[in-house]
Formats: sequence, C-alpha cells, structure tokens
Amino acid sequence: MAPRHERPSTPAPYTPHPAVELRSVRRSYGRGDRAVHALRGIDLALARGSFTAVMGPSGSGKSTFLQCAAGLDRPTSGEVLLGGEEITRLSENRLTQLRRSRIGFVFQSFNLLPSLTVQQNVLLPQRLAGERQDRGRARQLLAQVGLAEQAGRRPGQLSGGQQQRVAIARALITGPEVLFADEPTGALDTRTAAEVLTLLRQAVDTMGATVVMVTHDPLAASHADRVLFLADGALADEIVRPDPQRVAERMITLTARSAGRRAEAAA
Ligand SMILES: Nc1ncnc2c1ncn2[C@@H]1O[C@H](COP(=O)(O)OP(=O)(O)OP(=O)(O)O)[C@@H](O)[C@H]1O
Repeated sequence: MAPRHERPSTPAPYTPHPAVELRSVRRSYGRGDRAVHALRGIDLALARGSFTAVMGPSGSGKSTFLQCAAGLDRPTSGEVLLGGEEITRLSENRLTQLRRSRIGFVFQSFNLLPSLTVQQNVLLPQRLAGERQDRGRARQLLAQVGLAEQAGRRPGQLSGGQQQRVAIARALITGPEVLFADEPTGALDTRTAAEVLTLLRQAVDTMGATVVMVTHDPLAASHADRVLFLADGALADEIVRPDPQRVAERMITLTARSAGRRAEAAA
C-alpha cells in the first residue's frame, strides 16, 4: 500500500463511505433555560473529492459545525464519521492522532510558526504525527502553490496571500482525507483571495482532496461545488453549482428571516 504522504498525487481510492458524515449532530452550550443550541440536529454527507462551502448569518453555528466535523469539539449528541469511522467516542489521544494524520486545517490567520522556515512549516504536521518528513513532497507542494523559491524564507518575509498558500501546502502534506478551512480568505484582498480559492479548487480537482470551507463571502463560496446554509443551528438551504449573485441573495433572505425569528423570541 502506498504510504499516506504519497496519497495526494492520486485521487482517493473509491470506498462506499462519504469523506465526512454527520448524523443527528447536536451541540449545546450550558444547561436548562440558559442553554444555547448551537447545532440542532445536523444530518449531512460530504462526498470524497467534493468542495463544500458553509455559510450562514452570524451565530448560525458555522464554527461549531466545523469544530464538530473536524473532531476539534465533541457534539452533545449524534455521530460524526470520517471515512466511515465514528470519531465522536474516540479517546482524546486517538482524536489528536487522527487530526494530525487524516485532517488538514487552514485558518483565517494562517497560524504559521514564525521561527521555522516555509519548508519546515510545511513539514510540521508530519513531524508532529511522528511520520518521516518527506522533503521531496514538501518541495512538490510548494511548487504547486507557486512558492518553490521561498522554501528557505520565514513566514514574516512573505505576503498574507503567500502565507496562506504555505498553510495550504502544510494542510496537504499528510494527504488528509478532508481539509477544513475556516474563513481562509477573510484576511486577504480580493485578488489574493481568488488565488487562494483557485488553489483549494485545484486541490479538489487534481489531487482528489475533499474541502469543507466556512466563509462569509459569496464570491469565495462560488468556488465550491455546493453551498450549505445554516440558520439557527440547522441546515436551512443549499445551492449546487453556486454563482455569487444567487449565494448573496440567499444570504440576504436567510439573515432577514433569522433576525425576524430572534426578534420574535425576544419579544
Ligand atoms: N463556547 C461557547 N459557549 C456558549 N455559547 C457558545 C459558545 N460557542 C458558540 N456559542 C454560541 O453558539 C451559537 C453558534 O455559534 P458559532 O460561533 O458556531 O456561530 P457562527 O455561525 O460561526 O458565527 P460567526 O459567523 O459570528 O462567527 C451562537 O449563539 C454562539 O453565541
């Protein structure tokens, strides 16, 4: 069998399982009258090799959804499956291991280590997972994100867009089953954001990656195959093959509806 770090160059092998599946996932904070129901029962399957954007008004549960789906947080009830394996009941150690080797993360604030070089940052997940550090693969990924010449630099010497491209290379180094991106273009200007989104799209189309991205930006969401809309902790809508105009219109409707419901509840 090919080692895990070689997998991104070939599409993920076919298995009947979705990359990620949520079954009746609920997440509440606090108890009793004061409980906040951030997720109210999410059922969802995301196919391997798909690019999904998750949108919704502020407070609709997007971050909670991402954290539960990525094994960073445990649902109050329900199940999360990664490649068919139920992960919600894994021990903390197993979950940490799984996140390091089978999941990639890209954050709004890049989260690169300033004291390491670009190449060392890309290799960090393999180092943390106790795997062999594959420098050839790191160079290949850096070339794919257009940063072959910057491998020896420190993150502080790069622009924001370049730093996010390093973060994408880092997220792909272990050949993860799913790459979760939380507002990956939130700190970037429009042109740089488009470059980063094109890279995520390429990871899906040419490396067989599965990407799940939370965003506020209809233009960013339009790079995905499908946009899921959350409202008040539930899946409220979806658009397949989105265009920015339709996504923006749907967001306006949902935000107005959600604000109306909150006003009613407060009255
Ligand atoms: N640790 C927590 N303790 C209590 N309530 C929380 C906690 N985290 C989130 N919530 C609440 O859960 C709900 C969903 O929050 P979440 O951050 O998932 O929404 P979001 O859609 O990501 O919002 P935004 O777009 O503003 O970042 C909100 O009502 C929020 O106040």
